[in-house]
Amino acid sequence: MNTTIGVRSGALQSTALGYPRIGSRRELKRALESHWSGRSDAAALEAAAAAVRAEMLDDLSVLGTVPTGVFSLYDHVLDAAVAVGALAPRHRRDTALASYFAAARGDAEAAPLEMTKWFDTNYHYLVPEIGPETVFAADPGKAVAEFREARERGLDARPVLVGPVSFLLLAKPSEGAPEGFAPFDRLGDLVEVYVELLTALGRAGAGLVQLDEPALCADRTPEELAAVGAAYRRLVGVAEVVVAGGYGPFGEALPVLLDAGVEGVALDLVRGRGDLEALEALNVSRETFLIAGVVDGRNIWKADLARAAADVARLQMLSDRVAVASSSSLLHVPVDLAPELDAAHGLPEVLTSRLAFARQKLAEIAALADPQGPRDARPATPDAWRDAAVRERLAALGEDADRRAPYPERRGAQAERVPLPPLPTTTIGSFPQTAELRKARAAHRQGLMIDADYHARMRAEVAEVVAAQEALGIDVLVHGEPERNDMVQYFAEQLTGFATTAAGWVQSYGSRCVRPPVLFGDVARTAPITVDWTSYAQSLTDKPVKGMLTGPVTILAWSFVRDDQPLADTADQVALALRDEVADLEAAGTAIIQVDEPALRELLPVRAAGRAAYRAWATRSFRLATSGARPDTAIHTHLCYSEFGEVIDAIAALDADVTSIEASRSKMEVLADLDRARYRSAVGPGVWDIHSPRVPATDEMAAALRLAVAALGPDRVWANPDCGLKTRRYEEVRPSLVNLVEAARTVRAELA
Ligand code: MET
Ligand SMILES: [Zn+2]
Repeated sequence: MNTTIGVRSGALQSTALGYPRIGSRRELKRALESHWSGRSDAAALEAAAAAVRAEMLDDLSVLGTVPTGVFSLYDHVLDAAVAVGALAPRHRRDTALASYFAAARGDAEAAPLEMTKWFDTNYHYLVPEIGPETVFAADPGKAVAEFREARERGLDARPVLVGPVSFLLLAKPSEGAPEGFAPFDRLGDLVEVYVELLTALGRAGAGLVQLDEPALCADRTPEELAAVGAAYRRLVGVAEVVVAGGYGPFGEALPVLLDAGVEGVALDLVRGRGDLEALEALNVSRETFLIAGVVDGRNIWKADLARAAADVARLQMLSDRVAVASSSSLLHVPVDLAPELDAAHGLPEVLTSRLAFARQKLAEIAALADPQGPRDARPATPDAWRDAAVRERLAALGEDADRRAPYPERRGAQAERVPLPPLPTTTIGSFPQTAELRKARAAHRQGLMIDADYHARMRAEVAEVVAAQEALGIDVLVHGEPERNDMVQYFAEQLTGFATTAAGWVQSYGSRCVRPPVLFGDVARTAPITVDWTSYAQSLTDKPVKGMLTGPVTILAWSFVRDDQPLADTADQVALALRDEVADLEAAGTAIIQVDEPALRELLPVRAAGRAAYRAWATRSFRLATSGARPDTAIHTHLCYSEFGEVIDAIAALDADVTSIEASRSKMEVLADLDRARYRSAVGPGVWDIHSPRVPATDEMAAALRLAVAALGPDRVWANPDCGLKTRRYEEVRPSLVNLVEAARTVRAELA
């Protein structure tokens, strides 16, 4: 039984692993936010969701087989938790919908599930909580209903579920779970629930079912792989299962899956091309269903159809059942390029002619599956996008261009230039972005406010923020970043080689979407970017004002980056632009410059094999950006979003003078880790969790500072929040900063 409905054996098939689900005009975002604010009921939300699903199916219908179940009201991992009945008891409410949103967003009674980054992407998923006591129960409702929606339109449909292995590996132990318990221990139980889910889908008429196992694109232990084999041997007895990875090669998991007897595998042939050779070396049956992920689901460049077709042909040498597809779900790219083509506001044709968003990628897949379809190789990068000066400058840099004077020397010089008390207080950069500020920025963007008025408005804001910090008694001030819409986009708008889209929205989590800039060519700075703002703030106070830049790794992580050269080369170009900005800030008298790298962890390769190379280029680019600074200029950096374990060495290698880092949730444990990584400079452990509206008490922050002093000694600790304040309101920020300054003074007094 190896043929699916409507598919001739041997003919090339076409499909995608998943699709954007927020709506081409972010309709779902609006519907969700209106529902959450109580302006619309559940029926209105469901109607909007149905319209988004209909649009998804319209788009997907150009494919031979459409994936179903890939819509989500908030997050696909939460959907999987619902499908296996694993909602935490604290999130159970009167209706399924209320329970779902309680888990996603929290409410008066319960905190939401934790949210964390999905592999090496900027998508955030909700972390299921699984304990020995969790009772699993199959709830195939959503999967079956969405499958039926597609079938009712006469489409060949393949239901998609997060697979049991990844579900458990992405989960964390529930609150009361005993020491040593891992959610993965429950695989045997969970597989029985998947048997029920697959059975229900089979009864509804499903043939092939896609189980997403992205966790198999990460390194797995032999024990884990043995458990994977056992789980899949059980599942293939109930349904035709095709396992999808999507985030790199399956590697050693590939033979395990095939030996277990899965019907097929979906290979990421963009980031995981190694699987192609691996497969050729294995003796696969010609009946094995091979999904060739040759169209990049993670980036927005047009596919090289010649190269993609060649890879597909290699798979056709191995099997009679091959489908052309995206390398991962298309969730990570915007829906449609059309809004960018508008001549008045859009991107230049030379750029758009090289881009493909989700809809355009579906057309590429369909074209590749058509034997008569186009097979164009990708055109070379236009010469106009190359900047000879930047390339020459980089080529001329010596091996030690990224070195500064030794830290002890810098430390002395900096203390002399800017004397500070022990436990100096500071903030991370942004101050609250009030409604008036946003309005002014929007009016300016739309041409309704002239430059001069806009600048005056922003300067007034800077003056207020400086005055507020002086009144609070903060030691190192910031200008507050009122002029920045977003910490990456702001720089992208002023550097060559970048373009910003009109409507290239991508879901980051739930209803939140981001619009990543496009880094298409060589990067250079044409004029100072931040100097005027920082200098103006400094002119208003005798206290030192920190300059505020976004680092090269973060700029890359939150953009769509050219894929015609290694990321390392692109990072170095961004670094040089920042290096010039550092020099100009310094020339204008700035003594402290912060270069934020909150995304340092995010780009870390999923598999250990690629990590050393990543750490090397990531830290080199940061150091290139900062090493031009004089020894008496203090370079600060800032990291947030926890889980620094894997990048602790890289943090030390940044060689910053001060690192502010999220630490409150990990109870300051990160400080001991830093010490072990031989980090010797100063740390500003975030003592106020700004992701919560709670005002932290003085005592609580003082206790955190005492822990930090105990771990690092009194001379190496700064007092600061754990991130920027732009999402908070002044009502919370003022009292919290009062307490922060008070906490620092209290602990300072104890040191004397
Ligand atoms: C996500 S990190 C944010 C750092 C930035 N300087 C800010 O305060 O907003
Ligand atoms: Zn931050």
